[in-house]
Amino acid sequence: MTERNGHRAPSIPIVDPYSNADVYYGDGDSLARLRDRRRAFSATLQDFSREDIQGYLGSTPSRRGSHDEPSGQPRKFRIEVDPTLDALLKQEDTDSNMQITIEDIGPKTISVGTAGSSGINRVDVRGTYMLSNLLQELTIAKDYGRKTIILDEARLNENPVSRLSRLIKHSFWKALTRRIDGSNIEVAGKDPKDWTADPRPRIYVPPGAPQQFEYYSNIAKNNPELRLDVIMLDANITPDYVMSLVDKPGLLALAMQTKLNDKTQEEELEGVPFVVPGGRFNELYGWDSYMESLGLIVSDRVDLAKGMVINFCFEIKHYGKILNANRSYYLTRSQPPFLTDMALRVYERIKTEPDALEFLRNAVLAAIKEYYSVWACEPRLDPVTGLSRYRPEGWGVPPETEPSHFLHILQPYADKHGMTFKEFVEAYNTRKVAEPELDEYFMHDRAVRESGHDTSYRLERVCGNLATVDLNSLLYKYEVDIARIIRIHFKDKLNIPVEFRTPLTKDIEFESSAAWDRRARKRKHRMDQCCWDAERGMFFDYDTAKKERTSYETATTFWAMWAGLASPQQAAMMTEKALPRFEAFGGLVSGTEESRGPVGLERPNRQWDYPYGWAPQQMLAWTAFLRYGYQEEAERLAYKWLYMITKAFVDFNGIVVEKYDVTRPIDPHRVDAEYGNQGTNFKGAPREGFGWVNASYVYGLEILNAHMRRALGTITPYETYKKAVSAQEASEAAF
Ligand SMILES: OC[C@H]1O[C@H](O[C@H]2O[C@H](CO)[C@@H](O)[C@H](O)[C@H]2O)[C@H](O)[C@@H](O)[C@@H]1O
Ligand SMILES: [Ca+2]
Repeated sequence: MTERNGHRAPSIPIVDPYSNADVYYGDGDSLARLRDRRRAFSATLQDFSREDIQGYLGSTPSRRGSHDEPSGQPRKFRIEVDPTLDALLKQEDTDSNMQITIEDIGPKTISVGTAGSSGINRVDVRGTYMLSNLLQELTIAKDYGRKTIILDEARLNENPVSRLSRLIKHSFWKALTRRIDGSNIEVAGKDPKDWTADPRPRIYVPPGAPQQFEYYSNIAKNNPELRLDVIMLDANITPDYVMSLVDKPGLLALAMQTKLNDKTQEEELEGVPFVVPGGRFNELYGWDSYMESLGLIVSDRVDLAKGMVINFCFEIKHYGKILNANRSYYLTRSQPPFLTDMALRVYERIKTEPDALEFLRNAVLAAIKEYYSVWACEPRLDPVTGLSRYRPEGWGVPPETEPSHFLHILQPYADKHGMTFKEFVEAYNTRKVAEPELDEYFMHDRAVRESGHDTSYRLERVCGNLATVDLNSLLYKYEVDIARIIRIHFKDKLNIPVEFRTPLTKDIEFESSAAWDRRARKRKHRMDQCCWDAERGMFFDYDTAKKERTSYETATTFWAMWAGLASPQQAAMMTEKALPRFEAFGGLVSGTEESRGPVGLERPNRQWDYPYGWAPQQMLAWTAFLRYGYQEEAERLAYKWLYMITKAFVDFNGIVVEKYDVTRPIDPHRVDAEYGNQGTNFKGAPREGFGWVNASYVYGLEILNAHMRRALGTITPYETYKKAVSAQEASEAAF
């Protein structure tokens, strides 16, 4: 006990103010773990035990006033969780959305008791950022069942860049991690998109994984309260079969590994972990996973990135492709392919581990199989140009979209057949009515969804015919990566086991790099012919039906630089001519305003068009500019994107969302297009952010220099930062 202001104050526990919530607010176990760790690290730090906080568990005498805590020491507050939460929300959340933001018009100050005075002396917590951090901390403490807490002031006014990075690395990734097995099926099985009257966990197991079928059947039998439905998938996955599952949507099983059960000393199965995007997307996605991996790797979570590569290999083996996502209704479509780059990045980090080369071998074999059987054959391959298109098979209305999504398209057909909207969808999906025009519409719509860019006026009603810059850049990258992997890691001769061959490549016993180098050269040549426009300094999609280059300006043009397909001259022209057309306040827009055209009631905004910006476009562009030596451009774009995210995080209660309106400086998270914005509807504290935006934040920080990071921490707009740096450089030059 110490004397302070006449009160006998109990000694205050010392905990790193920035420790993870489970340590900071956690149970006795985590406190004990912390104590052990602290002992291991420092003999001089004061020990911390549960008893230390017993003295704080009584009720707070409330007295307004004295602001006389000893200076020079970091301040700590003693706070009763429930009453303070109530008072805070009542006073400061004036628009009642359970968040404290710059749009609330409360007094923006609340007094809390100091820990040193046992809560008797009170000081003010002021301003939106600190008050919203207080709300977040109290919300999390309540989640941990805490009634009273000792809270470091440092946790409330933490540098926002450090706070957001810390949350992403230590909380958000955890909250987004899933594994499909008995321990997790209740969480992983949930599908916020489930449209049926009786949503329940359901798992489809491929016939090639009978062990898993037995495993899940036992779980279902032993845990009837789960209502887990276990179904063996047909060996022959056709569009009609997939449509027949429409009333029984379910998860598709993923890879499992064995682990030793400590108690029974027996081996048992556990799911290989993966990260979900967040919001309504609670499954393993194709290209989201790649983007997330970039962030996971810099967050020292290579294990999760590795897990996702292993799960992709499982998907290719059992479902024939990397799926849009592992739900039954996504069985016929894929997403933009990134497997080779992802595997190489993971390999780079694990190469000293004993199974690293085997990991790379499996990944490259799977990528080769995917290349031949998904992307380089019809219907996706255009035999005339040799370029590829997003063009998945499928049938009917995509059931995972929001009910109103196709209303304007389908209602005229329902009227024509004298049916209600619902009756018509049912009749069309079961082929009781035939509408060839609609078939064509949905073929393109499925292609749009396979492209990941759902939806955009660039792709609507035409996507299945487009040899897009994005897809062909990615396939070029596959070709050069595969060549390089075979040459460098497998002595230029990679044996292809029978299970990795396809009907078209059944006689290929081994692969060598030359054929892949040749393919890459050919693709570059064809893209130069079909997609490159030297006058406009950009690559454009090519319409294989009309046999002409399109004119929609898309940020995917920079993927040609990301993949290394653009020549240095093309890269210079793109930097000079194309970049200014896409660069906005918060980074790159997905497409230009001119290409999108006018929008209004009859022609609503599409989420992958101007003025929206998405994490994948930013991340790929940074790497693209760095690859060709345009460091200043890469840094500037990264800074602008991170500035926008940080500012929204500070002003809007820690918000991190799926996409941003990059032309909107004040509230860029406001996106009304299509299904709105994922990540906005949290209560009190954000728990998971959004997968690829989390990744872009920590990945982007790696690109910025220390000076930029500091400027970001003080929410300095790019122009102000740039002016300051230029002034400093000028004065140094003059000196
Ligand atoms: O349910 C509507 C659509 O939702 C997904 O698309 C969007 O979210 C995905 C996950 O973050 C992302 O990969 C995609 O780029 C987004 O446009 C889904 O992928 C679509 O197939 C689905 O129709
Ligand atoms: Ca509010």
